[in-house]
Amino acid sequence: MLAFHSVVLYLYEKMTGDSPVAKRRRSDMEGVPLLLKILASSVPVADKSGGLIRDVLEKGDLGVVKKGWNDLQTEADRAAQRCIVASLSKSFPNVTIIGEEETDPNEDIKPDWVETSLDENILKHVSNFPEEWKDVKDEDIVIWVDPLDGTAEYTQGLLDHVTVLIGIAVKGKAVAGVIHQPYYNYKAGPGATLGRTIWGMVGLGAFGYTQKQPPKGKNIITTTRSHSNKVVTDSVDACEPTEVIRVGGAGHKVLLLIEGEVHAYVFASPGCKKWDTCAPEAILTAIGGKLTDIHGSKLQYHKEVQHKNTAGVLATFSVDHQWYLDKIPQSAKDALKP
Ligand SMILES: Nc1ncnc2c1ncn2[C@@H]1O[C@H](COP(=O)(O)O)[C@@H](O)[C@H]1OP(=O)(O)O
Ligand SMILES: [Mg+2]
Ligand SMILES: [Mg+2]
Ligand SMILES: [Mg+2]
Repeated sequence: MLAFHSVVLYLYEKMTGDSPVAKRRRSDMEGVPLLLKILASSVPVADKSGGLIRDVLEKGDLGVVKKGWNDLQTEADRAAQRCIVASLSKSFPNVTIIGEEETDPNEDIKPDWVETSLDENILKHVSNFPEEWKDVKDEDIVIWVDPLDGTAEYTQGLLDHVTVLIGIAVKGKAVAGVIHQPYYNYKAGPGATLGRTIWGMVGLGAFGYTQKQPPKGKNIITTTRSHSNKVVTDSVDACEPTEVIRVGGAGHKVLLLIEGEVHAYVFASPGCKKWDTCAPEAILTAIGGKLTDIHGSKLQYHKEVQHKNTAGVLATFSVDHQWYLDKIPQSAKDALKP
């Protein structure tokens, strides 16, 4: 009898593209703010794309394409982008989604790459959801997707530098985001459970990590390891670091900030794009940190904005952001205009 019932449900779903269960879930969703649904959807989507990134490396054929000078794309970047864009556009067809990689919008996506589930723990925040975002509409939102941040490091086996970034901007401001780290814990050896997901929203806070203050009496600065030049290093040096940590990925460097490993992330270069900074900025802002350009101006994330962060990136948490802005040399500020 149960088997017959399951077959009927299966056939119903096949014929209508829907199911009574899915319908019931959607009616339960009435009254849940759109932004919370997007966030609750982005977490399982980021987790799934992290699995695809691990699969590509395990199979060993990275399919590297050179997009430009010092700028690579792999099959993992492409697969993760397809998964994220197909999944979020299925669940939120009227929201603008801008991803780093150019993939064919008409290509067939494997059905099991389309993830439409919602994270129940995130949905619970309907009870303390910030008033400010309750009436946000499809047209107010842009989702910025970096399917694999830290591609250079991925190809070199520096796997904990890799993150998946899904940033949600509202009326041009970074408001919510997900940073998934697919190889978190990989140094624990074979059999260790890999991956973790950090998410946050301005007005709600950030979750999925342990917040720490950076050590007192030091000034540890993180910056690029694979996209450096003289302006980048001069700007780091001008901030009087006691130690410099050169690692890959904008997402990874913001994780170092929020976990108290570093005091500031200084990158006086136009290399980072909106998809690199949107999710990290939202999470950092949600806990009281700051991410600006090197002039101290806020970054913009509306859909017509130029993709490059032409005036660089400065991010801090629990230190005086202005102190670092004042230290950045005038020559760097002259070279990097908004
Ligand atoms: N010159 C550049 N060309 C292309 N991407 C860059 C450049 N500089 C930075 N990025 C992007 O910003 C991220 C942070 O920079 P870095 O790792 O050098 O600190 C990089 O991982 C890369 O993102 P992605 O790996 O997604 O292409
Ligand atoms: Mg790239
Ligand atoms: Mg990136
Ligand atoms: Mg990328």
